[in-house]
Amino acid sequence: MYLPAIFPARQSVALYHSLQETVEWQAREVTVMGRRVMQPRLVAYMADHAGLSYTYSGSSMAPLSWNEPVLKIKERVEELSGATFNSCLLNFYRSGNDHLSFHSDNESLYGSGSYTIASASFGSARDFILRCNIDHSNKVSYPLGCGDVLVMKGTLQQHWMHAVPRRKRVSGGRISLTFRQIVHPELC
Ligand SMILES: O=C(O)CCC(=O)C(=O)O
Ligand SMILES: [Fe+2]
Repeated sequence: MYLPAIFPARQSVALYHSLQETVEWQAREVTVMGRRVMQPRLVAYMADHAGLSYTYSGSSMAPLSWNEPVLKIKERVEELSGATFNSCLLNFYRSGNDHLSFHSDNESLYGSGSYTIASASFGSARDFILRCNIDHSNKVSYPLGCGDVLVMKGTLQQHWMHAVPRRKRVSGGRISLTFRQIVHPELC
């Protein structure tokens, strides 16, 4: 479910700047095919409490506590999606060169079957591509712009992957917040 311009333009620009300044962004090393490489974007992770850590690509992130702009965005995204969220992964794509490869957010800590992950985007627009697992030619692209919300529901993570590919012509930065609900904290 693609919901463009949920946050008004001026508020979205203000949110972009306040997120850029108030979030403790990290440059992280991850393991990709046995090699340690820098992730091609900055990240941060926030959650309700310290027990909800996040592990991916061979390393674990302790959660930061929620800050004001993120909480404000979370409330609006919860209202729109009808879901509640106890954690959020934040990505800062510094330019069109920063990107995110195809993956699905199907870790078992979110439950099995049906669950909701919702994102909000600020800053420069970037294409968000959904690709069907059994037919890679079946793709859907959303040009996620400043103030847009995207809600991924149901069993989408089991059947589709998503990515934010490199875009040479984009010079500005983009910040996305992906909200999730961890239902099995014992798996963290
Ligand atoms: O930046 C985006 O819109 C996507 C982020 C994402 O897929 C993730 O954090 O898992
Ligand atoms: Fe994702």
